[in-house]
Amino acid sequence: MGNLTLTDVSKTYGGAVNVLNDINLEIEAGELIVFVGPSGCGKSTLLRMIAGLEKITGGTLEIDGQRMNDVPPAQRGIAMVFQSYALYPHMTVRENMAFALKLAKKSKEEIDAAVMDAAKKLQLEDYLDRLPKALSGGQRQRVAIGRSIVRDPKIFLFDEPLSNLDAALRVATRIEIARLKEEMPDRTMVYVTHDQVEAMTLADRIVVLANKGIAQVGAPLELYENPRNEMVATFIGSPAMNLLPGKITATGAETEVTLDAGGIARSTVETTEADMGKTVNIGVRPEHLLPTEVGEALFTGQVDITEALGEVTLLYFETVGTDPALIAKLPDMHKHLRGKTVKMTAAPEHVHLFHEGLSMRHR
Ligand SMILES: Nc1ncnc2c1ncn2[C@@H]1O[C@H](COP(=O)(O)OP(=O)(O)OP(=O)(O)O)[C@@H](O)[C@H]1O
Repeated sequence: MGNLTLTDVSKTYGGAVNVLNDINLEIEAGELIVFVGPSGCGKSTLLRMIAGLEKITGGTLEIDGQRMNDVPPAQRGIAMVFQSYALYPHMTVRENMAFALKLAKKSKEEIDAAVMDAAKKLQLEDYLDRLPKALSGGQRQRVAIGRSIVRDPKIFLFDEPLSNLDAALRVATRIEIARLKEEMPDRTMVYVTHDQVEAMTLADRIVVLANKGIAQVGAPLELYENPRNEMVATFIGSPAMNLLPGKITATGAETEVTLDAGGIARSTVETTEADMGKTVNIGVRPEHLLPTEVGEALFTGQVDITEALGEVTLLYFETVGTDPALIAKLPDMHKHLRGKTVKMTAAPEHVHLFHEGLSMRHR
């Protein structure tokens, strides 16, 4: 087990600073849920309330149907892994991992078995007698995770566990976490991150937090393909989805939008006559913008900057006058377009429509 139910959960710090309201969320045992959202939106606060490190000021938190609001952290069946791994420097890896079990007065056999099992899961068997200072950052974070595994919690909470690691270690440790999840399929994991790739690759479902509440919950690709509003559309995906203002000038199975900058967009989002003339933003992901020589264009712009990333090149169209600049992500052969004026288009199935911030969905 390890079901988490949040009902109308809210948080106000010091009776004055309201940071979260009406959080309703059902997390099933065995799910890996990732919280994302702009800085300061309350991701850590929500995680810390689940852990019991922060008081819940409104609503209820249940674990497996039991109200947890006033249950101390140690009795919630939860383990938390932090960004700073905080290992005991004078203890070996084995001692660090065994510490909580020793405090709990478990038998030596039980402790040894739990430590060996965690070390195997995290590929730390060869490092058990080393001190933390003789480990890489990634290995230290694995020891910190190991320390939580030995306690056999129902629920793991991760607060940006990889953010102190360099790029290569981040990838390696992310893959470790994905593997760990496979090995412990019945354990619930709740994970806070700023990293798009971590969110997209690890999550069963992503929870996007914004404006003190939940902006959208869904499987990573569901959020990517059908964002409910402009906030989610521009938050999920990197670089962010491009937005261009315009007005609906033809409705039906294919909607036509005449853009303020003069271009024409066609979208397979279906509209009705009642939508005629509505002010909308069209949204197109950078990877769906394509250069074209003939036909209608969404916009024509000069490529101010190109960033060649190896497999792809990013083109920045700063002269189109939008803020932020429009960005296209094209295969690498397009780096020669720097300084050129290019007509850009997108297939209708990749053109999203947002009316007053909310998405008009592909049907
Ligand atoms: N102890 C506190 N007292 C008052 N306000 C607080 C306290 N802790 C956090 N806050 C405020 O609550 C809001 C949410 O903070 P929180 O750390 O949960 O956000 P976050 O989404 O995790 O941010 P980040 O992505 O930057 O880590 C912020 O505006 C923060 O300033």
